[in-house]
Amino acid sequence: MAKIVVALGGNALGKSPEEQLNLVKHTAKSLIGLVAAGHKVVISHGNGPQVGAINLGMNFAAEHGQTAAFPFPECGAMSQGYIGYHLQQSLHNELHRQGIQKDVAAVVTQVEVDESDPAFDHPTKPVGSFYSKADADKIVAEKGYTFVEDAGRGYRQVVPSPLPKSIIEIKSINDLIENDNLVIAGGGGGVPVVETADGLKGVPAVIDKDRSSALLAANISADQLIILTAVDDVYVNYGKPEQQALRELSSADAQRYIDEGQFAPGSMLPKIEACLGFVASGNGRTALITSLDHLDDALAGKVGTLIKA
Ligand SMILES: Nc1ncnc2c1ncn2[C@@H]1O[C@H](COP(=O)(O)OP(=O)(O)O)[C@@H](O)[C@H]1O
Ligand SMILES: NC(=O)OP(=O)(O)O
Repeated sequence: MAKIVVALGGNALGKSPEEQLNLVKHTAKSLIGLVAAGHKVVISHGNGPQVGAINLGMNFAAEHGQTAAFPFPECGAMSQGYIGYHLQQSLHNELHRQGIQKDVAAVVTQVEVDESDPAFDHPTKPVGSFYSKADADKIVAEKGYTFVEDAGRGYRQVVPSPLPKSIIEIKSINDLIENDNLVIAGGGGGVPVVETADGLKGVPAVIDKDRSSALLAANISADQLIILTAVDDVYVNYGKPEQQALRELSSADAQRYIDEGQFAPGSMLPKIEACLGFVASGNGRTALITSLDHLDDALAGKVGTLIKA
């Protein structure tokens, strides 16, 4: 029996509630397959597209006098509730279908970051939809947001992405896991908070969920970190005719590829860095990167990139 943290990518969760629910329902089958095989599974997820959409909607309503302004950390918390709800429901239904008695709990999670993290001055985390260059330029002129090109998929708004320092609700998360619950935690990388004289306070940023998931996995002494995204494998020369899937990746080779710039910042690079941090944090720990719909094949060793120390 292994303890496994499975992180679901925000971009891999589709573009609408309907699409997301269908994708989550499908993935729930593989996740409950892991539970049925006797593994302890903890689930985390991204929120880039979702928190961007929520923020856009809330800003629009506020600009039109329909609601009060909703700050960015509150939008992050809403994204945890929205995605956590789909996961909770799909996992509950799949457990029921497979005749497994287990409760599912999604924990709204705060993650502490450093107020003086240099990331606050250099936004890098893509959120929201993908835009053409012309549309992105128009929004930049109107709103002053920062946009970047995201891994050949179009232009996206970027927000600061400070490093996660500690998970505030880690004790509750651990208690729930030890009491045999199926736990969803660290959604969207966690709502970023800083410690102030008055206690914790939310800050406008999006923590990379791969980095938070690696921290969560290390904190709960997990054996494996599985990152589910939109690609079956990690590639060298990604997107070029000569691209090649990496089926097994040592830390040394991964570092060499990082130095060559093989992994795009803001997408594949943080995943690789999070995996390297996790496999280095304890003996025998491994990480696996594959797509949301190929988890079973990846566990059978047919696809996916397995990362070892
Ligand atoms: N070397 C690479 N190998 C595979 N995918 C890559 C690589 N470099 C960049 N990517 C891109 O990274 C994406 C995964 O990152 P992202 O979309 O941010 O993930 P998430 O699913 O967590 O939201 C892939 O779908 C792909 O478009
Ligand atoms: N918070 C976060 O890392 O989200 P994505 O998985 O959507 O990038």
